[in-house]
Amino acid sequence: MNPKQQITLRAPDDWHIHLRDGAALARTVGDAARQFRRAIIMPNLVPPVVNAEDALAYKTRIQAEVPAGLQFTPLMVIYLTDNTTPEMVREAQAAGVVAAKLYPAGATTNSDSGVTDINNIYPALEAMQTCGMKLLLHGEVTTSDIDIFDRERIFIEQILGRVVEDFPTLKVVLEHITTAHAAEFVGQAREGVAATITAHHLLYNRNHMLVGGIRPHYYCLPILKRGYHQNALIEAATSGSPKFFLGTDSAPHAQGKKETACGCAGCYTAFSAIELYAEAFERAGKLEKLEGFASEFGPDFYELPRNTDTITLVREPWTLPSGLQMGNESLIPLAAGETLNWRLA
Ligand SMILES: NC(=O)N[C@@H](CC(=O)O)C(=O)O
Ligand SMILES: [Zn+2]
Ligand SMILES: [Zn+2]
Repeated sequence: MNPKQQITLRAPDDWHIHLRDGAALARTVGDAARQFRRAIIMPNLVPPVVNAEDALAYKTRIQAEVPAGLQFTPLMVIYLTDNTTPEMVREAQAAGVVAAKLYPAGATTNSDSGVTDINNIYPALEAMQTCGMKLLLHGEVTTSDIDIFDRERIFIEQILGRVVEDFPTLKVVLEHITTAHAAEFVGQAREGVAATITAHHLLYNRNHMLVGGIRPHYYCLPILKRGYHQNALIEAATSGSPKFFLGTDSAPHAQGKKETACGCAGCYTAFSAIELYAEAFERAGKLEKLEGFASEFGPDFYELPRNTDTITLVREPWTLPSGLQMGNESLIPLAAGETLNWRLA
């Protein structure tokens, strides 16, 4: 039987993306808006987006960069710090902010202002639970004695389990999961606990990053794990469970900040996101599960309407550019120069 030549999906959304600010926005917003109708915008700017006012101002800067003729709605998030008050949460919620993000201090790019002890945000979490604001987590512990490959598992054991129990009706998304432990935890957690999965964690494992030379463009946090974990993520994403949905974690770092002695963490996937996911789902023989993951389970979790228009992917092999322009810097997309089977029509 011939493989499918084209697939039509309900239009997808991205439930975790980094757009940055200033000159980067023309690139990042344009790419995101060509791929998705809505996106959850990460607040890890420098300084971070910590309250309603910051979020609304940032939203306006993003909207100004949406290319003419495209529909794109940024869904805003505030960044939790040790000083986030219940009042700030309520104000943000009233201003249309949909979620607050927990970055353990020091866990990842631009997390210096993050939370130093989960107990510091218990009053904020209480307010979030009451007003229905979602909690998004970068789920890694940061203590220096914990191995980088174990940081997600230990975070789940030490912190996430407790938060999910202490706030039984708080809606929680464990972002960009990378391990079998995370997939299992979320799969069997109470209602209202979900996870996003990136395209790169479905397509790659740590061998891709480290065998035959070190490839900085595959370096992101949480770091790629072994193939066993990659397989568990593929299993979760293609299972049809509404607890797992699309979040690219696309994060632009200029070429010079990646290809250097101490390179930044983050992969730029916004340019070809849905095509990368289609590749991963096809390899798993589960293309028919892509629509739920990309276009249905996310809005359902966030209690937003599903998009009503569609996109079409055609089987038309194409080669990703070797580089992109971001302001006056060069940006290397993930899988630069590689060929993808599916192309967004
Ligand atoms: N994923 C990454 O490696 N980097 C993200 C931050 C994050 O999501 O942890 C970034 O902002 O660059
Ligand atoms: Zn993160
Ligand atoms: Zn991220």
